[in-house]
Amino acid sequence: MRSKIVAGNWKMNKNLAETEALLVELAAKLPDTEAEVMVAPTFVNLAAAVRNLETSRIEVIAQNMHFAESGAYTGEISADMLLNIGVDTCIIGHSERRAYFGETDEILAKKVKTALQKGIRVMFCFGEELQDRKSGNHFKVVESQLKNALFSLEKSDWSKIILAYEPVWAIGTGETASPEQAQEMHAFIRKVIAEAFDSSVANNVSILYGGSVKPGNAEEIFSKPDVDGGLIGGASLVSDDFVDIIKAI
Ligand SMILES: O=C(CO)COP(=O)(O)O
Repeated sequence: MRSKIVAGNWKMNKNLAETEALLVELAAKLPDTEAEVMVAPTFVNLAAAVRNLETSRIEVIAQNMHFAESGAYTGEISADMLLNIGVDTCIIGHSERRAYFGETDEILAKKVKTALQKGIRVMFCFGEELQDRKSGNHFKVVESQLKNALFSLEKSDWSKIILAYEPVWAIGTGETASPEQAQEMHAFIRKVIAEAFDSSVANNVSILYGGSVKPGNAEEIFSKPDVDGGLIGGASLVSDDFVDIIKAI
């Protein structure tokens, strides 16, 4: 059975004091849920976040990592550095990394490979841009993003993969994919994975939706059969909103 997951991607927000304050609030307000709950603070606050959540079931995850083991990559963070501070899940392929930092499918495939070799669970993000949806190419774009980064994996690797479908036009825009659009794409993703691997791989991978998920729309989106949770940006920065979204799963 695949897990339900609600993850907060804090992006480049919250200094150390704010990070600690938000974590204290979240840990105190965390509702009883079977879902895995994750937060991704910025790199400089990751170690402090891990320490803060030592006694909580909220998991601290990273927003990015480099594909190289170590070396002359100024400004970068390795898989081993994450593992060393107790972080063993990492977001890879967020659309902001693709758009602003030149991360191509080829680079992302290398990052996924390194993460899995190191035993890091990957939350792989992908999704079409507005023009792709307008021109009816959204399925093709999503399929090629998955294929380029993930289809050379072994079947056994998939137990360490979480997918996050984040249509770029819905990120931070207030415009959410409708629950039907999310379900349609998630079902398509499962079909494509079943064809490339098998139905057990497809049925066991958690597929999260991301893009303007809020307390007011979470329940309807999460009610769809192929939507296994959410990757939340803006609304994860406010404890009451994030907690309400967790309650909706
Ligand atoms: O990019 C996202 C999560 O990774 C979604 O961001 P918003 O929830 O702010 O639209």
